[in-house]
Amino acid sequence: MINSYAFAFKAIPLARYCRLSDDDPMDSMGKMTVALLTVDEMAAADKAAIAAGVSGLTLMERAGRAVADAVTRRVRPGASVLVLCGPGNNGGDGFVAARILSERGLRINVALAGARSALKGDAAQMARLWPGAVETLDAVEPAAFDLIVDALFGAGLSRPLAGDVAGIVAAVNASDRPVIAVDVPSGLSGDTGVAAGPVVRAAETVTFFRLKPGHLLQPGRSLCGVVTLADIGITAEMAFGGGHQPKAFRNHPALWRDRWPVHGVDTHKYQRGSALVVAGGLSGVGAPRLGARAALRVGAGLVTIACHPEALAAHAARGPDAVMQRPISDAPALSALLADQRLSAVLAGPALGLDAGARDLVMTILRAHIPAVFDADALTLLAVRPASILRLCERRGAPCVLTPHEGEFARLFGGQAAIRDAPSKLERARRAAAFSGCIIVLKGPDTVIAHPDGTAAINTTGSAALATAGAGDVLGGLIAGLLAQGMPAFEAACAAVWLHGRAGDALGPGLIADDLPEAILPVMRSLTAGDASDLS
Ligand SMILES: NC(=O)C1=CN([C@@H]2O[C@H](COP(=O)(O)OP(=O)(O)OC[C@H]3O[C@@H](n4cnc5c(N)ncnc54)[C@H](O)[C@@H]3O)[C@@H](O)[C@H]2O)[C@H](O)CC1
Ligand SMILES: [K+]
Repeated sequence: MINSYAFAFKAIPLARYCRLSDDDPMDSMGKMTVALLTVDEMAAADKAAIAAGVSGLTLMERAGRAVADAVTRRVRPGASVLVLCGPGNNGGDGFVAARILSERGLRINVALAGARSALKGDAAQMARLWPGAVETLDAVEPAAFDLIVDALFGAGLSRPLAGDVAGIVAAVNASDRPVIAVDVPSGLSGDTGVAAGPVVRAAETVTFFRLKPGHLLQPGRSLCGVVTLADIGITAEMAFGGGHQPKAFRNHPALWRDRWPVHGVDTHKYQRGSALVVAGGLSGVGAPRLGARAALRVGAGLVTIACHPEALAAHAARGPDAVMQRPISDAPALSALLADQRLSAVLAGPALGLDAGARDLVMTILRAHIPAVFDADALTLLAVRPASILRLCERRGAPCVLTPHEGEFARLFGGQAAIRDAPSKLERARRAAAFSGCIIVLKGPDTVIAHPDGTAAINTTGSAALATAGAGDVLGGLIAGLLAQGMPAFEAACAAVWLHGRAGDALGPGLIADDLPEAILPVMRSLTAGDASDLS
């Protein structure tokens, strides 16, 4: 049963919510707009803002106000709201929200984890501004309220929730009342998107300045509900002006649109790139054709399917005519084909087969100095000798993109404990990229694209509708088609994953992979029209 993770991130043009100041190093849709900051990077941004003259109290007041605005959008006047405050600054945000909501006429109860006297710094100051009573966690019943604000723990979470906080979290989740979480749902790691113990299930999460990886990685993405990003006065200049460059991003055209292939008016088809899809025999004709069509649709000038002679007629009969087919009976025949200097990318995998002949074809491609995408059967064959992927791209002298789902990833990298046991999907993909030297596209409802240098993007387009036969073949073809046109491998993989998800979103539930290649076209037009405002 596929878990249907509907990613409820509000499609808000980030520029509106980030409102980067005019002197930001990037334009309002620039790469820094979609940077993801770890808990530590966010704390550093916090410090940089304070050093730039924005006081911690001001940050907390703005954070609390953003939370109050989110609550006000959700409840009717006079509603009752329970604000659960923790012992730190997450709780401080909660006290600010409580005060503002009370001034707006809502009926507010505040319950605090720990003693009020134990509060320190800005949180203590904001608690003093709260005029009402402060109850203990065991004195409140979440089900008695219209809405709950979870301001227990945020970036300071350091261990699984236990004791009375675990008890109140269980009562909150059992109450089925809407929860607005401050920064992150309590119990969730902002870095990994994983909860080591009890965790709040929120309808909405209000976070500040930039998203964290945990807002986009599952199950964090589902636990957060709709993620609202509030501008609390930290600017990109403050956070990044000192030279710190984030390494994680939300996958977005701002990351790769400036590397999108551009072809001059006098371009001929070979200049638009020539991609080869290496397929198997009659057992699988549809899969390589899906990949080939996708490569054509994304702009490759020429796409050829190299298949076993027994499948030639079947391919020729299936069309479209723009896809050529060539028979290859063995590895030497493929070698000869790969020697054609006009070839600019190869896709190996869809319905390639798993026999010795297929293995020889994959080894032949490994030895060729041509950008390559290894998918499906090709990954299974590579996993037979995992050592063959160590520094694979360095040895080939050409970029490789591996597109494993979790099962294929486990077979490829399961023997590497540092990769297998990494703390998050983001780190597993990064470490696999560093190990293999390849671009890793670790697929799933929260696909991660990772570069060997640690740069990574988490994708937010698409849905469970894409968990359908052939969708992976289309993605492989999109990547190969962009590689063939000369797009750098990391950007090509990010763009393909984003397009693939967007096309799936456009087709909606019940989509079939056959419709995906054509569904790419309107999405591409919105990109190349340069109208970024509706892209988010
Ligand atoms: N970074 C920013 O721009 C802003 C952040 N704000 C808010 O501040 C919190 C982070 O606050 P912090 O005090 O560092 O930590 P928490 O409030 O999340 O945690 C409090 C405290 O709790 C202890 N603790 C940790 N784990 C547990 C546990 N499982 N059980 C019990 N106690 C635990 C630990 O000692 C923590 O220090 C951030 O999330 C924002 O909401 C600013 O208000 C706005 C700007
Ligand atoms: K929280």
